[in-house]
Amino acid sequence: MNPVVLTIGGTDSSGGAGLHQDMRSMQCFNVVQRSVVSLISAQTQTKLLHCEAVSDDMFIAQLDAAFCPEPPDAIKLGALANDTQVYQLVALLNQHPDIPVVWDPVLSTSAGGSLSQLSFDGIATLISRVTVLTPNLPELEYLTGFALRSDSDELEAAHQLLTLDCKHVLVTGGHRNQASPLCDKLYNQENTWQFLPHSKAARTLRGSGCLLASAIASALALHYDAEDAICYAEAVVASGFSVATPVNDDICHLIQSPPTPRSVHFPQVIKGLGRKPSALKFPPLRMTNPGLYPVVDSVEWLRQLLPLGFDIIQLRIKSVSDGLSEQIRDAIQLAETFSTQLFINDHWQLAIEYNAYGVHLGQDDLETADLAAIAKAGLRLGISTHGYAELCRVLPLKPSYIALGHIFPTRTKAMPSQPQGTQRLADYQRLCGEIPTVAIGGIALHNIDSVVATGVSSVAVVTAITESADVPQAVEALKGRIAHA
Ligand SMILES: Cc1ncc(COP(=O)(O)OP(=O)(O)O)c(N)n1
Ligand SMILES: Cc1nc(C(=O)O)sc1CCOP(=O)(O)O
Ligand SMILES: [Mg+2]
Repeated sequence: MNPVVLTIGGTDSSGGAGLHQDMRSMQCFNVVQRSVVSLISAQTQTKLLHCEAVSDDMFIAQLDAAFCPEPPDAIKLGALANDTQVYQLVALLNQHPDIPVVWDPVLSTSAGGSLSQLSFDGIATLISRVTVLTPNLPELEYLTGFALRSDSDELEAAHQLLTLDCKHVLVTGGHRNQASPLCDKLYNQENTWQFLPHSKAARTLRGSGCLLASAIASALALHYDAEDAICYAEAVVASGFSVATPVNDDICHLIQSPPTPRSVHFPQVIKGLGRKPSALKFPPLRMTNPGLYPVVDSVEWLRQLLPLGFDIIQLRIKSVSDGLSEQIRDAIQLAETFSTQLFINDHWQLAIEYNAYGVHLGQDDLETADLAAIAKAGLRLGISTHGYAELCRVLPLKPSYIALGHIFPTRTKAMPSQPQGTQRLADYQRLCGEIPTVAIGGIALHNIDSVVATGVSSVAVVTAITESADVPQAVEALKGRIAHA
């Protein structure tokens, strides 16, 4: 069944913002749309003429109806007229703590004029139940009372909102000044992410805040994690704007379902507050469709597996022992004798020292490893990803391959992210374009066909080989499934 997304906000008689815009965005995600009208506004594209809140009884009656027969899977909030609406809504939401809520804190309209009469207690009460808050810079200033003069002011203001218990603050960049690039910044307790959209229009035109917030709610309803939901939502909105009908310089109507977003629509993603990665060059794989990719934790395993014939293999030693350096040296020599592309997991300095074929790094390693040194030494680089945000973060690096995980539940490693499944794997695979891809996580004989069908270049496995009763037979069976795809 398609997920249900509820939007709560005001009508805009010009059609350029509010519930109309929300619905246009939600229709791009194939979700069931429900709506609750909080206020009715008479607006032209440039002027707010009149605005009235719906009655308290009407508001609560709509809310009750919108939670019937089952509660929505995600909620997008726009303009709420007054504190009574906030308290009624939060009382209901507190009975459904798992529903993600996105609030685009529209307090005034871009057509000019105030829509909301919320007290600071009302605002704080609502924020405490919000999953993703999407203020632009003026809204962030209003909500926090900060005068935002620098990036560090913005960081401090966003963290002040996080202390009110919302999970993520996405400061949208449509109002950044000329000196600062158009960029949406996501703040949560763990990290900061920057999303650099490809389309300026998608951030600056009237109603674009409504579109983005509704798209994020729709992606959350589809169970994407917050940073992936934002990345995907930005791509869908950018794709929408690429086929939208311009009305004038400020207004552009999404009047049709946009095509599936392509790589050009996805934002560039930077983790942390750093700058864009500088251009590095990693050599390509010698064998670009390497098929079955065993990931093993000892030279003994390499000795057992290499004679069975592999184009690619990985040494993944997680417990550092005395002989680490020798094991890596021996593994590299051994793999060379079989002309197998050996990747060393984690230990990039030793990989450089012994001139390994390649290095495999995780997302956290990207903050500490010297990528320039790896590139300069001529080593190939493989990088792990677990969703849209991480993928868009590493695509500009053009690594030698991109790993896409974890596809199915795995016992081998405790994963902080959720299994991606093969539908998303197919989407990520398309996004990687010419860069070879490796699927990993929970893949075995019973599910490998659905993985191979996505067109990935390689399938990495640990336990499907290491825990099999008959290793050569397991290898042959897995290879057979890849060869016959
Ligand atoms: C092919 C492949 N894909 C993903 C991983 C995971 O790497 P990483 O995120 O660095 O985690 P650890 O393996 O170090 O636990 C991998 N090793 N290989
Ligand atoms: C080491 C590893 N990395 C993953 C990722 O998604 O990054 S999943 C994984 C474990 C793969 O083991 P198995 O084939 O036994 O499920
Ligand atoms: Mg690693």
